[in-house]
Amino acid sequence: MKIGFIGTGSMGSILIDAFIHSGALLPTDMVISNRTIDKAKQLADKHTGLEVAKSNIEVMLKCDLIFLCVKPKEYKNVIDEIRTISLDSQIIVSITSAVLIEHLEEWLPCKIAKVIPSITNYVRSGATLCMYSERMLEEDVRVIEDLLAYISKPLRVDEAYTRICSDISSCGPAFMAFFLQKFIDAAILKTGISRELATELASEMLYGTGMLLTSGGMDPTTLQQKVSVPGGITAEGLSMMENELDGMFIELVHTTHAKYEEELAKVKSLF
Ligand SMILES: NC(=O)C1=CN([C@@H]2O[C@H](COP(=O)(O)OP(=O)(O)OC[C@H]3O[C@@H](n4cnc5c(N)ncnc54)[C@H](OP(=O)(O)O)[C@@H]3O)[C@@H](O)[C@H]2O)C=CC1
Ligand SMILES: O=C(O)[C@@H]1CCC=N1
Repeated sequence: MKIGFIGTGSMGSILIDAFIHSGALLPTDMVISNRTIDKAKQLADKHTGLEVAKSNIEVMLKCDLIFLCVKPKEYKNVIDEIRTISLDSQIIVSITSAVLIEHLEEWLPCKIAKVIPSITNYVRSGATLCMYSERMLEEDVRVIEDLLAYISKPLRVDEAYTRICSDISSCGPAFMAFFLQKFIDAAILKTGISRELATELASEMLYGTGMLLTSGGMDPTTLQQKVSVPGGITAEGLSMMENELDGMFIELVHTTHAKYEEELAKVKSLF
C-alpha cells in the first residue's frame, strides 16, 4: 500500500519522521508533496527513497491512503485540485480538527478518516484521536490504527468532542511546556539556579509524572495527595495555585473553542 502526504510542514514532517523511525513504514512506501517543494525535498534528502511528487495530483494518482496535512484555510485549494481524480477506493486521512467529516464526504468520493495527531507522536508517545466516516470499512480502520499504533495510542473519539480532546492531547504539550517555562524562569529569577539545571530537572520531572499517570497507576488527584505531606510545602503551593488559577482553565477552553468555531465558519465559507 502506498501512503501519500499532502503538506510536509510541522505535523506532516513529524508524522513522516515518526513512521520511518518507528519502522511502521519505509521511505519507499511514501510519496509526498508540499506547496513549497524544497521543504519536501529536504525530507527526502534525510530519508533515502522517499519520493517527492511534483503535484498533489501525482500523490493522489500514486497512493491508496493519503494524509492531508495542511491548515484549514488551505483545504479549499487542495480539494479543488484533487477532487476530480479522487477515487472512492482511496482513504483520505485529514489531521485538521476544524474540517468536519461530513464536509469532506461532500467534497470527495473517498473514504474519510479524521485523525488528530500530537507532537508527542514524534517520540512515539501520546494519543492520536480517531474518527471515521461511515464509508470506512472495518479493514480500512484496522489499517489506519495498526499504522498509528507504531507512534501513538490510537483512541476513538466522538467528533463532537474533537476540540476538547485535541486541546488536551495536541495543544496540551504546548500548554504544559508554557507552564514549565514559567516555572523555570521564576526559579532562575528568584534563586539564581542555572537555566540548564532547572530545565533538566523540570523535563525529567514531567517525564516521570507522565509515567506515573500512564503506567504508574495514579490519577492526578492521587498523585497530588501522595506528594502533599499534610501541612507541608507542596500543600502550601497547591493552595496558592488553587486561588491564583481559579477560572483560568475554563477561560482556556472558551478561548480554544471560540477559535475553533471561527475556523469552522471560515472553512465553510470557502466552499
Ligand atoms: N502542529 C501540531 O502540533 C498539530 C497540527 N495539527 C493540524 O495539522 C494541520 C497542519 O498544521 P502544521 O503542520 O502545524 O502547519 P504547517 O503550516 O507547518 O504546515 C502546513 C503545510 O501545508 C503546506 N501546504 C499549504 N497549502 C498547500 C497546498 N495547496 N498543497 C500542498 N501543500 C500545501 C504548506 O506548505 P508551505 O511550505 O508552502 O507553507 C506547509 O508545509 C493543521 O490543520 C493543524 O491543526 C493537528 C495536530 C497537531
Ligand atoms: O494550534 C493548532 O491550531 C493545532 C491544533 C492542535 C495543535 N495544533
